[in-house]
Amino acid sequence: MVTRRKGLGHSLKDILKNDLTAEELDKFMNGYNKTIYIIGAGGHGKVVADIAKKNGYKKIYFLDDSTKGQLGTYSIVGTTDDIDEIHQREKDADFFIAIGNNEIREKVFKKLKERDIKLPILIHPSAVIDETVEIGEGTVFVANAVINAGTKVGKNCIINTSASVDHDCIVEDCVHVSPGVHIAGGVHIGKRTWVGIGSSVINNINIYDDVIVGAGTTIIKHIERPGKYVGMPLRRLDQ
Ligand SMILES: CC(=O)SCCNC(=O)CCNC(=O)[C@H](O)C(C)(C)COP(=O)(O)OP(=O)(O)OC[C@H]1O[C@@H](n2cnc3c(N)ncnc32)[C@H](O)[C@@H]1OP(=O)(O)O
Repeated sequence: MVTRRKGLGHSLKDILKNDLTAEELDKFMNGYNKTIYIIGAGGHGKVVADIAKKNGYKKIYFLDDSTKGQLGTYSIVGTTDDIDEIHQREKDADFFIAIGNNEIREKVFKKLKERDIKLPILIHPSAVIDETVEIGEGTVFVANAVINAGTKVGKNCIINTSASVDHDCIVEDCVHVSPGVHIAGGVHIGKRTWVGIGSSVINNINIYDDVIVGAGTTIIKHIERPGKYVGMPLRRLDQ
């Protein structure tokens, strides 16, 4: 875990006012010349590219194992088999995984970590993240995400559009909190869990690893086993 850092959405005015710490200034300046290879040229990839751009990345390329050519204005320049060559060639380039599926995202994350590649944290400038929040590498906060005091968000997570994670929560690695989800205080979300769009979780709930919470579900009890859960009262689909 690293302590929360600001996104690179600072302005020249901030620099001239001397409003940035040395560390922030360094990140800002580095970001301005940096290249990022985004793995996963799908819809989420487009969203991540926009955030990377807003975080100051100048050169943005995609890698994808099944799609070639272009993603909008961005070039898809290779596959995950090219990671080693790119890493050797461009030591300063960053990699970021923009794959919605938690298991596949975790697999690619492990591949990068086996090569000792450190991933950045991407934060949309409109996200509101308390300064006490701890964030793991490779995690993205999409527009209007709100994360409150004392929360820890693990590595390789997606905190999607307008999702809120309130105070003192623990979000483990490789979790996806979908758009419009609201998670109350003191909630624990296990590894690789996917909280579906528009769901709510009341305070002090534990949700196990590898859980899928269906769209629009309200969770009022602990979920103690992996599986797909929907409805009110909550039922498990895959048993
Ligand atoms: C930026 C982005 O796009 S991020 C992506 C956001 N997307 C999401 O959050 C999608 C979340 N996915 C869902 O909610 C899915 O419906 C899942 C994963 C829960 C279930 O998908 P499947 O396994 O394909 O289930 P399937 O569609 O076959 O439905 C099985 C049963 O569950 C019911 N069901 C499925 N989802 C839900 C739900 N969210 N709430 C209530 N009931 C549901 C179905 O009506 C069906 O009921 P029946 O057996 O009585 O007819």
